[in-house]
Formats: sequence, structure tokens, C-alpha cells
Amino acid sequence: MRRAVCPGSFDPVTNGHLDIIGRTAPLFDELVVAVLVNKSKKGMFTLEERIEMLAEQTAAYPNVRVDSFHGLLVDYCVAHDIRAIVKGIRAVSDFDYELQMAQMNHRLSGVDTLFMPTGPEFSFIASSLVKEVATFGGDVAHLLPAAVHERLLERIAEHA
Ligand SMILES: Cc1cn(CCC(=O)O)c2ccccc12
Repeated sequence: MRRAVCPGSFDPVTNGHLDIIGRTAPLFDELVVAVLVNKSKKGMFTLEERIEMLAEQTAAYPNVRVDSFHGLLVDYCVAHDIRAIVKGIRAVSDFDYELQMAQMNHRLSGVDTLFMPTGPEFSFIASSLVKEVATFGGDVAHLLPAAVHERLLERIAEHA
């Protein structure tokens, strides 16, 4: 069973994430989309909400499952017999840090990292920027699945 993991915060899942997930899923027997639990960083959405949105948006892929992890990603990989980490690369600026992480993760565990370039139309999409623009009233509808966009607007309205 060839398994891979796509890790992230997914706060919230964007069309850029789904671009990579949708292109990666057919390449493996199983793809785990793993949400990082970061106690020190309060996100806009709870862990449960992020998992729920991801599960909804990846329901069409039979071999994709959503999970969460805390601590080292490679420990999660070893515990779940995952041999590859798949990272979406949006721009050269992503690569420096991702290369360092990939080399460290391989050194720690033998788990390799595969880099997948995002489609050019998604290069500028980061969850943090989408949230900031939306908070100031910018239109981000085309960057998110409709259901996620709706939840984002609701959450912003709650905090207004
Ligand atoms: C482009 C891209 C960034 N990330 C991590 C951003 C985050 O931590 O949410 C991804 C996770 C899965 C698939 C694609 C991506």
C-alpha cells in the first residue's frame, strides 16, 4: 500500500490546497491530508472545523482521508507506514524552507518529500492572506470552495 501525506494547517482549506490534493490522490493508493495541531497558534477555525471542511471538499476522492497530528510529521509518517510527504510549492520563496525540512525529515526518518508545483493561478493563495483580505472586505470567493467561503464570511461577521 503506497501511502502519502499532505500536511498543513488548512485554516481554511483553499483552492490551492485542493489543486495539489486532487493531483496527488491518483498517484498513491492512499493520501492522508493531515492537519497540524498547533496549540500555541489559535487559528480562525477550530481543528474540528478544519477537518470537517477538508473532509467535505475531498469526499469525491475515495482514497483520500483526513486526519490530524501533533509533534513531528515524520513520527506520524512512521506510525502510519507513510513513505512520502507531498508538498505544494507556490513560488521559489517556498522552496528554501521546504528543502531544509525535506532534508531534515529524510535524515530523521528516511521519509522522502515530493514537491509539486501549484498551478500558476494558485501561486498567490495562502490561507493567511485570504483571511486578511476577507477581513478587510476583499472578495476572495474565487480562491475558496463556495462552502468554505461562506463559513469564512460567517466567522468574520461573528468577530466584527
Ligand atoms: C500550496 C500548499 C501549501 N500548503 C501548506 C499550507 C498550510 O499549512 O495550510 C499546502 C498543503 C497541502 C496542499 C498544498 C499546499
